Amino acid sequence: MKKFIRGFGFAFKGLHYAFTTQVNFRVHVFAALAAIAAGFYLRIDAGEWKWVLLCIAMVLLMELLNTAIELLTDLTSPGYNKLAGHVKDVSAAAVLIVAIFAAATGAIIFLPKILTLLVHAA
Ligand SMILES: Nc1ncnc2c1ncn2[C@@H]1O[C@H](COP(=O)(O)OP(=O)(O)OP(=O)(O)O)[C@@H](O)[C@H]1O
Repeated sequence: MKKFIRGFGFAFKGLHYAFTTQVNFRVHVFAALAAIAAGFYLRIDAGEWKWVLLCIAMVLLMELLNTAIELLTDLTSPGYNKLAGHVKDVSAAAVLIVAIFAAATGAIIFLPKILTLLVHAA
C-alpha cells in the first residue's frame, strides 16, 4: 500500500516537472480548463462530456509521452544525431495528430452552441 501511494508521489513529481518546464504542456492544461469551463457554461450533455474528457486526456497523455521521449533522446544522444532528430520529430507529430483531433472535436461540439448563443444575443 505504501509503495502504491509512493507511486502517486512520483507521478505528481512528473506532472510538476512537465508543467514547470514545458510551455506546450502548460498551454494544453489551460486549453483543457477552458474546454471544461465552456462545457459547464454551454451545458453540454453526458455524451459530449465523454468526447471532451477523452480529448483532454489524450492531448495531455501525448504531451507527457513526448516530454519523456525528448528527455530520453537527450540522455542517450546529447550531441547532434540525425536519428535523434527523427525521434523527436515523430514524437512531436504524434502530439500534433491528437491536438488536431481535439480541436476538430471541440469545434463540432462547441461551435454550433456558440453560434446559437450569438444568434440569440443579436
Ligand atoms: N540531438 C539532436 N539531433 C538532431 N536533431 C535534433 C536533436 N535534438 C533536437 N533536434 C531537432 O530539433 C527539434 C527541436 O528539438 P527540441 O529538443 O528543442 O524539442 P522541442 O520540441 O523544442 O522541445 P522543448 O523545447 O520542449 O525541449 C527536434 O524536433 C529535432 O528536429
